Amino acid sequence: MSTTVIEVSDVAKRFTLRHNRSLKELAVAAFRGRPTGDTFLALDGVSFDVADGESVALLGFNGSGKSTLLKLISGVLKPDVGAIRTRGRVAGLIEVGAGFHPDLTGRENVYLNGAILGMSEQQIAARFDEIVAFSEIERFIDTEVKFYSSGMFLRLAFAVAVHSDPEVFLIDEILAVGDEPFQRKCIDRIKQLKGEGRTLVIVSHDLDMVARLCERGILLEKGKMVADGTATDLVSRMRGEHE
Ligand SMILES: Nc1ncnc2c1ncn2[C@@H]1O[C@H](COP(=O)(O)OP(=O)(O)OP(=O)(O)O)[C@@H](O)[C@H]1O
Repeated sequence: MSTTVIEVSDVAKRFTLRHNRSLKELAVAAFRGRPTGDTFLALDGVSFDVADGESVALLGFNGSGKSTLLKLISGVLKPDVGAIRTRGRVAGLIEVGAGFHPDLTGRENVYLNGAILGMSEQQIAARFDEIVAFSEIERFIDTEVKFYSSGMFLRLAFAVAVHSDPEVFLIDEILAVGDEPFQRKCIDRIKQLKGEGRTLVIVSHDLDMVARLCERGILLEKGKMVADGTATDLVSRMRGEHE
């Protein structure tokens, strides 16, 4: 029997779009009884379960709500309506540099980020050399990360995340900033995690890549879930709609 590791129940997320930039403009708008901003429903009534060991692609065109959904699953954002439950250690690679402190060195950030991902200091120390070797940024490990390029950030963030032994691995678009050899290395590592039975949730516009990596797809359209099926079927459907 499979265990549910992610449970998304009737989730909605609303954002406020502000049109008035300054405090003075906001005060004037409020005084005149004009709206200070309108709200926008980025996700609406989304429900699905993910079982242990499944690999799921969140699919949809720009602005359909994929990244918002991934952030809700990771716990970075909270839903306005509904609930999200996860089981086991969740490691997310959601925004390049998130969870990194700019004034700390790469080395210090490995410890900081590892702790955020739930590793003990001893576990991080034991895996430190492996993490740095995977990132291939040995020379810069004692440089403050504010001097890192976005690719270097990604390398270190991915290396820490995969070495944190996650049960659930969330990956957003960001692989795109890595160069091709590193992307290939990350994809091999993701396949290895999948082979070990870890649960994956991936957002990417590289449809061929996600169709290869994921068995299941969830298709979002303007914040609503419109299909739940095999990733290959949903990718064909998306391509069909835009031919
Ligand atoms: N913090 C925020 N404040 C206001 N609006 C937001 C915020 N985050 C996301 N949105 C809006 O929510 C909608 C969904 O965004 P989201 O990033 O989840 O889409 P996406 O499917 O990942 O898009 P893309 O393919 O372009 O990355 C967009 O219209 C976006 O402008």
